[in-house]
Amino acid sequence: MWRRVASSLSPIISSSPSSRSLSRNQAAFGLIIRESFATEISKPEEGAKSPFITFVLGGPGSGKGTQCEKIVETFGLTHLSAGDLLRREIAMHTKNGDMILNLIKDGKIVPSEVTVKLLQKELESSNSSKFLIDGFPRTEENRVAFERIVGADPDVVLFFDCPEEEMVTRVLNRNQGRVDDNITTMKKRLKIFEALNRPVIDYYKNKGKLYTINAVGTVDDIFKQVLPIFTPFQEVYTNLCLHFSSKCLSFFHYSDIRHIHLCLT
Ligand SMILES: Nc1ncnc2c1ncn2[C@@H]1O[C@H](COP(=O)(O)OP(=O)(O)O)[C@@H](O)[C@H]1O
Ligand SMILES: Nc1ccn([C@H]2C[C@H](O)[C@@H](COP(=O)(O)OP(=O)(O)O)O2)c(=O)n1
Repeated sequence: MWRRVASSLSPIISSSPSSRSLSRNQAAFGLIIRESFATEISKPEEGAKSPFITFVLGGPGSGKGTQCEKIVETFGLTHLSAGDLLRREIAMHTKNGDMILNLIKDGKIVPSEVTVKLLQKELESSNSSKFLIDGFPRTEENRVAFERIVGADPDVVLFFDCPEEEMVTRVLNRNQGRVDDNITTMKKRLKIFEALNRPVIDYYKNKGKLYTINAVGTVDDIFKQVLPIFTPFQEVYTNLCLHFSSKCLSFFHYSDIRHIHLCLT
């Protein structure tokens, strides 16, 4: 099971020659490192880190995929779209392909076991440690199955809140040849979304993990609301760089521990 544990970079700091005579700034640097990594996620049984997970919720056409692209560009998270994984099963004619196609055509939700296993495979085969899981969980059943099978909780849950009229307009103009982008299926999808996704939204709201974004406006305006949600996860590293600006040759990337080590020595 994945679970959060406290961890720190103290072994790196103490093995560094310069750490024996820590200046004030360096001491502060150490503190920041410890604070930032106190919430680092790891898989204690194997000593490996467990991932930083963001779930992306919102009705069909609310702009989830569009905003995910921008989040990936800016923050380097790995994008996993539940819908894309299901469509890939259809395209590859796997044993579940036909069943998935029929459910999607009818605006229905694919059994959680199927979707979660696809996500699990991607999570486990990826080298990344930070994921953006788009279009999931769509139901309480999805959510519970993910917890049971993958054994992880999201760190952040984004909800793109969009009026139905706007979602219909966008989906009918999406023009990607999808079997579910037609008015008949769209009406069914909206009903299912309202009935089954709302409890998921409420669940994460009560857990204090939900970030509701007004999904009406230009793509850039909407991204302006998304940006500050992820920035704190990077800020720690910006602080590190400020403290060590004279020693850092370049700006290091979020979670690049090796680079931090280089800066220290
Ligand atoms: N802010 C926006 N305003 C207008 N159209 C948008 C906006 N964001 C996305 N779109 C368009 O709406 C359609 C649905 O967006 P998409 O990102 O695919 O939504 P979702 O992944 O939630 O179904 C796409 O054609 C996309 O280009
Ligand atoms: N968690 C999920 C995600 C998608 N599906 C199915 C049912 C959805 O209507 C389709 C398409 O999902 P997708 O997220 O690509 O759709 P939108 O981007 O919201 O328009 O896939 C599912 O059954 N379970």
